[in-house]
Amino acid sequence: MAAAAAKAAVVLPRPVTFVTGNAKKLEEVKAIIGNSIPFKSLKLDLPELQGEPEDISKEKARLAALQVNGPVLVEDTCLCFNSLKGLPGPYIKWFLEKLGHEGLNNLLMAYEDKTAYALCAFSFSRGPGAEPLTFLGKTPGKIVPARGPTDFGWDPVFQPDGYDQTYAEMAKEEKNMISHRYKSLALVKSHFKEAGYVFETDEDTI
Ligand SMILES: Nc1ncnc2c1ncn2[C@H]1C[C@H](O)[C@@H](COP(=O)(O)OP(=O)(O)OP(=O)(O)O)O1
Ligand SMILES: [Mg+2]
Repeated sequence: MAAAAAKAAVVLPRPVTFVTGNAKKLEEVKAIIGNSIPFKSLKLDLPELQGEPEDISKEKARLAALQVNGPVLVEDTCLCFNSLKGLPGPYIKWFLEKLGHEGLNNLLMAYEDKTAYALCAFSFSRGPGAEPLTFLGKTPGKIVPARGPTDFGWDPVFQPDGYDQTYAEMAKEEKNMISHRYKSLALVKSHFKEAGYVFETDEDTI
């Protein structure tokens, strides 16, 4: 503690709360972060702005910080089709819900280019009023007819570059080593390492 104080480390009142309404996301975040950042989770489906991925993620962090009244981490995921100039992007949740896997493929029927990228935007806010920091992770791939287990969103229709398998077909450990979420979280982890945050209370990590 004395050493940390000497470095004038930023003190956070308690562990970071990861706010999400999506249990599967939480599972992946837990698997990727491990014990590297003290954090807990709160199940809350935050309202989302329309606009650019980074802005949506930042605004989610502002809202979450107000709700939690402390440090928060949030994430917004986009699936962007190159033929459609990046759409559905942040609206993938609603496209998937209404159109299903087949409908997502059909959107690209008129185009030869089936390439896409998964984009993950984590935002961290130190608390209410603090400007959130955003960390982007991007994994390129293509949209294919659904293959593999259908328990996580659009994973069955996204095949990352360099792989014969879709995200859904890949072993979890393998997906978590190349995914958009992994890349974005790697930046979050380095930020925490560099910032050397000190946590005032030591509530349980999850
Ligand atoms: N591999 C994946 N990573 C992240 N999201 C995925 C993945 N596969 C499918 N999805 C889905 C979940 C959502 O329908 C959509 C992403 O929308 P998003 O708003 O980020 O998540 P969400 O609303 O389910 O949780 P949150 O409460 O964190 O916003 O993509
Ligand atoms: Mg959402």
